[in-house]
Amino acid sequence: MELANHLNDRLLFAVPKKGRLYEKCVELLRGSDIQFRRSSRLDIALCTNLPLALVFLPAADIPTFVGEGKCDLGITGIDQVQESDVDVIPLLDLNFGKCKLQIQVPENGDLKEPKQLIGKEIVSSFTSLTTRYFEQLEGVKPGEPLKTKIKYVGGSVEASCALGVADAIVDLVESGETMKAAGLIDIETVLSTSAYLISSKHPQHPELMDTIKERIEGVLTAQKYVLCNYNAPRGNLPQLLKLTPGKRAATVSPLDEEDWVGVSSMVEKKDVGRIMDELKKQGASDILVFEISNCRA
Ligand SMILES: Nc1ncnc2c1ncn2[C@@H]1O[C@H](COP(=O)(O)OP(=O)(O)OP(=O)(O)O)[C@@H](O)[C@H]1O
Ligand SMILES: O=P(O)(O)OC[C@H]1O[C@H](OP(=O)(O)OP(=O)(O)O)[C@H](O)[C@@H]1O
Repeated sequence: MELANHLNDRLLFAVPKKGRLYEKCVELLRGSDIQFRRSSRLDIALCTNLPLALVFLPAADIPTFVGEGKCDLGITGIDQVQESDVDVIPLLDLNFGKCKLQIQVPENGDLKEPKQLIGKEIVSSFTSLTTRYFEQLEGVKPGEPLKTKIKYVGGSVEASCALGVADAIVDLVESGETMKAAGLIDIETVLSTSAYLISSKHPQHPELMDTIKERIEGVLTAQKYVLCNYNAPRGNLPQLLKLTPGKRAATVSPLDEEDWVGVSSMVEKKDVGRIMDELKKQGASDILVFEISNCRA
């Protein structure tokens, strides 16, 4: 009861309570300076520095809570959003929780392509997405009866073929280790997914929601870029700035040495090795690269 009173006027932000997305979500919240202490027995944590409360929920339930407007914001896989078929706004691709929802069959069996599964038994935790896929494959209208039988299980889906309850499964694959260990191979990708920041279509706290979105965007940008500083003769700038154009533009400052400049520019982390090699070849020296801990673009 006391906690319920504390929730008044707070933006509710739904995040996965456990599982594959949990650690990354907490890291993202910490990086966004959303401060909270989660008590082990409670699935609600009041934020200590913003009028916000985190609601820890199963990843699969988050689209419903956000879609019904109970929570203004949520983080979950876009697979869960499409499975729930709710009306939410996907605000940001968070670049983690990347995997594929795939049709898998026993590696030593006769089933080689999806069409052979028509009329067979399929087990999945994603029965809506699987149904929509087979409706298309069978050429029937949404909601019309299917020849294919689709059954729900909540976890350990990969065991279904070995246990004789399914001819094929539709399950998530990242490294492929689970699929391989279960003696399965994939024959089709139904969906590629990653974690998203999602919002309600009718948020109760739109201003704070925008602030949170900007903070998270800042953390994502900081993760993607590094800051590259170097010195160079002014005459080499045209070639050098092609390599380091910056996000908006590079900062070029005069050095206390005639005809030399210092350049500061954000570059994508994934390219930094190649860019440093090229900068050196084009006459740059004293090249330094710094991690960005946070930013607001
Ligand atoms: N192997 C994986 N690699 C990357 N992302 C994944 C993986 N498995 C699941 N996900 C993502 O995480 C979401 C939640 O899946 P997860 O298996 O963690 O669910 P859960 O049932 O809530 O947790 P648990 O498995 O602990 O019961 C999925 O909908 C998907 O978006
Ligand atoms: O391709 P991989 O890297 O092996 O990952 C795939 C597995 O990860 C997920 O399950 P998880 O391990 O989260 O547990 P669950 O089966 O209880 O959902 C998913 O359901 C697969 O089983």
